[in-house]
Amino acid sequence: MRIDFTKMHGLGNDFVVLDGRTGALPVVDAALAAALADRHTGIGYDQLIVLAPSDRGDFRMRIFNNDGSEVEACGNATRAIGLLHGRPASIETLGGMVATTPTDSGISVEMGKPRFDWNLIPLGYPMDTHSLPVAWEELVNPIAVNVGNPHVIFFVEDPYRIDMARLGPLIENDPLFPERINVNVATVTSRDALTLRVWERGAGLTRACGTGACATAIGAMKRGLADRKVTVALPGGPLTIEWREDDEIVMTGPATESFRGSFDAADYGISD
Ligand SMILES: N[C@@H](CCC[C@H](N)C(=O)O)C(=O)O
Repeated sequence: MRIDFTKMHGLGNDFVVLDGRTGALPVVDAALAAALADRHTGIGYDQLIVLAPSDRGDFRMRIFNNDGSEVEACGNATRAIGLLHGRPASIETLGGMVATTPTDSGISVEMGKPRFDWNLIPLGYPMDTHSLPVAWEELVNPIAVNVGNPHVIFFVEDPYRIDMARLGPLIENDPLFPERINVNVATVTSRDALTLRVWERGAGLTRACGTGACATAIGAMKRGLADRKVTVALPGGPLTIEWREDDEIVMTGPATESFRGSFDAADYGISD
């Protein structure tokens, strides 16, 4: 059996999409997600996206990191799926309902509302999430927010001077974060512009992280450092993030289809 896929990316954060909205797909589990993710022996991606029918929205989107873990949200992939769908869509995810709309400036996504309670991030124990009393070397007093998935944000002088390859995994796997965490380091360059690098939970350093951009923008706004609409510059390019008065986070930016292909299910241990 051959399985069709679409390779896509949002600002260089890349995905393979398996579209089960109308036809049946094989069971996708952590082992298959990790095997397909291998850039040498599989297809390669930061995240695997599996689309399925939904009772609550137009369809359901499952998200797997390249280490095989299934997670709640992915901003860049949501824009990519918005592009694939070609018209407005309401999408069920583990992190809640999200809504995509094609616009002149890219795909716009209503990502949901931010959560700041320590148990909703989640943290391992009660703590002030506005300024966690913790430090990993020069990374100190982060703000934590859940935007469908968990993020911790450090405001620093220059994100490009932080050794993310070393500090990222230390923080991601710290026992303070029972479900691990996405690690953001950012600079506020003006009230409407931020610079950001992200060590993603389960995927490592990526060129862009949409939920990271949302979480960091919200963190800067919550601390009074930024206005309610900002541009977030990631290594792969910029995203626009707005925190509307009704508490909804709206992310707008590009998405691209790279190519389509298929793989032989038997090569990954899937029998007909
Ligand atoms: N690349 C994504 C986030 C993907 C999930 C994340 N690594 C997690 O484990 O929560 C984005 O664009 O938001």
